[in-house]
Amino acid sequence: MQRDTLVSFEGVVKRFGSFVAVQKLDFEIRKGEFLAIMGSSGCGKTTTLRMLAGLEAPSKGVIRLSGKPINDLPTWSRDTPMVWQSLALFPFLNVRENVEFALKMRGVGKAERRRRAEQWLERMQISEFADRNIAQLSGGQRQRVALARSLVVEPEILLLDEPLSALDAALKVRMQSVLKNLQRETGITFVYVTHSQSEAFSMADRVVIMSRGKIEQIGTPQEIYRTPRTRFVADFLGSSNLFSGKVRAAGGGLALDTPAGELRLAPDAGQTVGDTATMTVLDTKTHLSVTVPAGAVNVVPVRVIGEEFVGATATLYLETSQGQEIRVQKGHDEFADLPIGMGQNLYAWWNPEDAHLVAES
Ligand SMILES: Nc1ncnc2c1ncn2[C@@H]1O[C@H](COP(=O)(O)OP(=O)(O)OP(=O)(O)O)[C@@H](O)[C@H]1O
Repeated sequence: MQRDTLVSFEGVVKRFGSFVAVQKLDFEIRKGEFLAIMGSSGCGKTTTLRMLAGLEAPSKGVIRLSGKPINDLPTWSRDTPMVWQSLALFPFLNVRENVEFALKMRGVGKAERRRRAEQWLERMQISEFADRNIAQLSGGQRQRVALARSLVVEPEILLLDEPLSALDAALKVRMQSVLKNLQRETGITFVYVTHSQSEAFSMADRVVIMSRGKIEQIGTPQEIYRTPRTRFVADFLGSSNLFSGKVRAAGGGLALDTPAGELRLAPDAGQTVGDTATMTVLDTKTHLSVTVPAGAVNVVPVRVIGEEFVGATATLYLETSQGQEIRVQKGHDEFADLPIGMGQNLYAWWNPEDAHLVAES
């Protein structure tokens, strides 16, 4: 266990009847970090959060909080205060009363309650709505009230389950920076469940990627984006081109024999002849040219099948002669000198050091 570990999941399994929702989770949450748990619907994110909150008991394994097992310990009898951010605000209380509510339940006196609530209303920039009913607030304002209500009790850990899913795109982006700043300023550990890559990657210090009840990868957003560890992660993020094939000897080294052609492996790839392997290269690290570039070793003939321009970024969609789709993403200007009309034949290529192998998971 690391020195700054606040929570550890050790071999945690959760079954509902014979269905295994979470298979053997082993990971740690560090004190003061913003940890996002990300994955597609049904992968076990919420179940993981609910076990941490004490709302579900693990079927196997141990969850420790500040070193102590908490498997069967309800939230209120733990030493480390933890709050589940709920968006279900009380409609019969006004904004200030909603924020004061948890303090009242904890027996905090009226004057102190008022003082602390006012502080949080101000911090979340909702003081002017203090006397309003919840029904009279916008989605973003409700979010701020929900955050103030959770944080006014000064928890050490805040658990958030898809808190932004109901907001429109622009508000989502604004709330992401509110959340990130808040977490940084307060130093409270945030555990944030989401299926959205942009939310996880823009806010979290570390991301846990789950699939079918197990962890595929844990790392900083940069680590995961640059070096997805498994085929699932690379596919899920959708920013890599993937090529699978059998390893064979070629030119004094090793190559991957893929339907798109022969691709060279780095000498330290750790593979042996006869293995099946998958190579990934980011769409931003895949280049295009009209002729085969001198000295290039990983070159795939492709045909333009589509393009997409979003802001300053252009994505070209290409197809190999076997029908495999490849994406190349660049700034607009970088495509300026290339003929990129539909059906144009080009060569996709990349530097061997920009590619790496992934596990089949
Ligand atoms: N109480 C329960 N009884 C039976 N099965 C359950 C129960 N709770 C969750 N599951 C199942 O466990 C799996 C994981 O559910 P969970 O809610 O953790 O997924 P999730 O990743 O949070 O998904 P989503 O993003 O859709 O909320 C799902 O297949 C779900 O149907």
